[in-house]
Amino acid sequence: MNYRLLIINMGSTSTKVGVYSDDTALWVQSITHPREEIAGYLHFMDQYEYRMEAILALLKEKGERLEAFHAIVSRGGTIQPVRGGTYKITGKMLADSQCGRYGDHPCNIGGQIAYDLGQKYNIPAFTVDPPVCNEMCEEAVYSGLPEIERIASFQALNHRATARKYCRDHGVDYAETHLIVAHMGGGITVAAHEKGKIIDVNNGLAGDGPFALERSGDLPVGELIKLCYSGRYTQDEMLRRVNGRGGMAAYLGTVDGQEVQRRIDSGDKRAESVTRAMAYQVSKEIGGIAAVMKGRIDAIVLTAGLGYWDYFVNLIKERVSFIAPVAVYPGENEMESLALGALRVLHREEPIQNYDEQSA
Ligand SMILES: Nc1ncnc2c1ncn2[C@@H]1O[C@H](COP(=O)(O)OP(=O)(O)O)[C@@H](O)[C@H]1O
Ligand SMILES: CCCC(=O)OP(=O)(O)O
Repeated sequence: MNYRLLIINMGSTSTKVGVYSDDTALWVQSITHPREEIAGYLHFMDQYEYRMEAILALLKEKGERLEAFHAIVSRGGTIQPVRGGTYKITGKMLADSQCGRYGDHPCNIGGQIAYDLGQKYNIPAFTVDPPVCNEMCEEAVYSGLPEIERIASFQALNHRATARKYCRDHGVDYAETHLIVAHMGGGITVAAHEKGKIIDVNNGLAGDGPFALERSGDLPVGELIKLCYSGRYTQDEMLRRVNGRGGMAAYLGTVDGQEVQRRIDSGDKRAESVTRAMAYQVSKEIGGIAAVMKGRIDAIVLTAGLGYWDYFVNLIKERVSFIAPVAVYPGENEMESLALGALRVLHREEPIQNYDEQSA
C-alpha cells in the first residue's frame, strides 16, 4: 500500500510543508514569514491561526485534499525528555509542549495543527525524534544551582539525521563514532554525539551556548538578573528577548544571513563584527564539546541553513580545524526524516512510541 503523508515543519523563520508518497517527496515548499509579520506575536502559540491559514492556503493552491492523507507528521515539540523514535501526538504531549517548562518554540504550533487536522479528518498525527532527548551524561545535567537542571532542547531530528548521513557517506558506524555536530539556523546547538548517543548539547531555547540568528545564547547572569528587575520588561518579554528577539536579530534587526552578507559586502563594519562574534562563539562551543569527548573526535559536522553561508562557515573552520576534519552538510533533511519516521511505524518496522507512558 502507498502512504500519502502531510509533513509540517515549523521553524522560527519559516513553515515548511511537504507531501510525500511513501518515501518520495511529491512537493516540499517553505513559507517564509517576514519578520514584520511575526515580530508582534509575544507568544509563539499566538501564531496558531496565522500559521494554520498559511498551511491551508498552500494545500489549496496545490490542490491537496486533507481527506487523502494517511498520516500528518510534525516536528516537535518541547516536551519531557524522551528517547528517540516516532510518537503519536497526544493531548498530554501537547499540554506539556505548551506549558513552557521544557522550552518554547514554533514547532509546538505544528504539533497542535497536526493533531487538530488529524482529529478533524480522522488521520493519525505523529512526531519523530522529539527535540528534547534524555541521553545527557550525568555531569552535563548540573547547572550550578540545584533548583535548575540542564536539559537537552535542540534540533534533535536534524542532528541525528545529519550525523547518520555523515557516517553513511564515510562508511563508518554511527554507534562507534565520535562526532561534534553543530546545527546552525534560527537557533544554534552544538552536541557531542558519542557512539550514537547525544551526551551533551547546549539548550537551543534557553539562553545557553552561542548566540544565533534570533537567540541570545549564554548571557552574563548578573547583568541578566538586573535587566529582569529593571522594570523595562515583563517576564514574557524577557523570555521572548532571549528566545526570538535576541542574537543577530537584536544586534542587526534581521535574521537573514544573506542580507547580512550583502551588508558586509557593502562595507557595513557592524554586520561584519556581529557575524565574526557569532562564529567565534560557535567555535568556542565546539572547543568545549571536544573536551566532553576527551579530544577523541572523528569529525566536526556543520549543518542547517547557515551551512550555506561560506563566509560564516570559513570563520568557524579557521578556528576549529585543528580539532578534527570539518564536514559541511548545509540545510537539513528534516522533512524526509519526518516522513521516514512515520513510514517506519506505518509499515510496522518499528513500534509507535507512547509518550503518555514514558513521561511522568
Ligand atoms: N547562502 C546563504 N548565505 C547566507 N545565509 C544563508 C544562505 N542560505 C540560507 N541562509 C540563512 O539560513 C537561515 C535559515 O536557516 P534554517 O536552518 O532554515 O533556520 P530555521 O529552520 O531555524 O528557520 C536564514 O538566515 C538564511 O538567510
Ligand atoms: C525545539 C527545536 C529546536 C530549535 O531551536 O529549532 P530551530 O533552530 O529550527 O528554530
